Amino acid sequence: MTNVVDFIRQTVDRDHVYDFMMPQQNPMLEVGQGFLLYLEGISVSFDGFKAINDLNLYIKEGELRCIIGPNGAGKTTMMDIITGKTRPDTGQAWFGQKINLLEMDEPEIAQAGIGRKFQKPTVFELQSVFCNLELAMAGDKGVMPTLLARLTPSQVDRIDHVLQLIGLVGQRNLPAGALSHGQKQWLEIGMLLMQSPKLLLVDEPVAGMTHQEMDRTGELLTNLAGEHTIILVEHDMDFVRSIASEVTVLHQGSVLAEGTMQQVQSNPKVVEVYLGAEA
Ligand SMILES: Nc1ncnc2c1ncn2[C@@H]1O[C@H](COP(=O)(O)OP(=O)(O)OP(=O)(O)O)[C@@H](O)[C@H]1O
Repeated sequence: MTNVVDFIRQTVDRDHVYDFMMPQQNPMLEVGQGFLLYLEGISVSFDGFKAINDLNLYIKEGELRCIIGPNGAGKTTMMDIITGKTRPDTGQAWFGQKINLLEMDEPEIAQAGIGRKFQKPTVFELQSVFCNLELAMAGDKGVMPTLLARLTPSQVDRIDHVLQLIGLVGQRNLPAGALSHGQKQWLEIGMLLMQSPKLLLVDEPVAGMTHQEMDRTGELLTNLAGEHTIILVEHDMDFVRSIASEVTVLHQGSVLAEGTMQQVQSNPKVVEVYLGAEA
């Protein structure tokens, strides 16, 4: 595949610059003084079992919010509702003040500026790190049109900027398959960034990482917060502590507690249902 792509790139005129290669900010996204994400009274049942039960969650622009909770608390289901994969039975879900997430399907929600990173990295192993970012910049416009399109200097700068953010400048031309597990996770975060999402949903990024990789992931996420808003679902409490951000504890589909890690880990209800001996 790599050879074919290289051959096509060398033989085809890549002078055409396609507009679709530049991500656009959704003009509907108005945050004002309010919340970037507003979930209220959300409930969803599966076969009579309430996986999400009258959930309220308010996320401010630029926040890095950690969502913790025991297995089955509803963390994944909550993310599925935000991204349009699961439709709730009741409640409201707004992105900014004007975008009603419950009236949109998954591609529309992604297009509106919500990116999701699943636990397992899914990068194009045979393509270079640079090429993975290039493909991600074009979204779902197709591999071939993207590879045949010529990059403008500002697009190359954007990719180089993301390479710096994710700490993979030295691996720019390596096939993604040659990266370590942690590096693949950073590349996938970089691929999300190429779409310029306002809100990033990140699911357990540090599972399987070395301590050093975990530290760098913490730095990456804290650096991204501010310009981006991040919701991080995480089971690793040491990692959550190291990030020192606002924490929401989910239990039985509802918010059990919110606050700093120090506040929630001294909350007796949280200790009882989740942290237990670990706190
Ligand atoms: N499609 C589905 N059909 C039936 N039950 C479901 C479905 N999706 C989730 N559930 C149930 O809803 C509850 C919440 O699941 P969810 O995966 O959201 O929890 P979680 O907090 O992400 O758990 P974990 O930390 O183990 O990933 C669980 O009891 C789960 O079995």
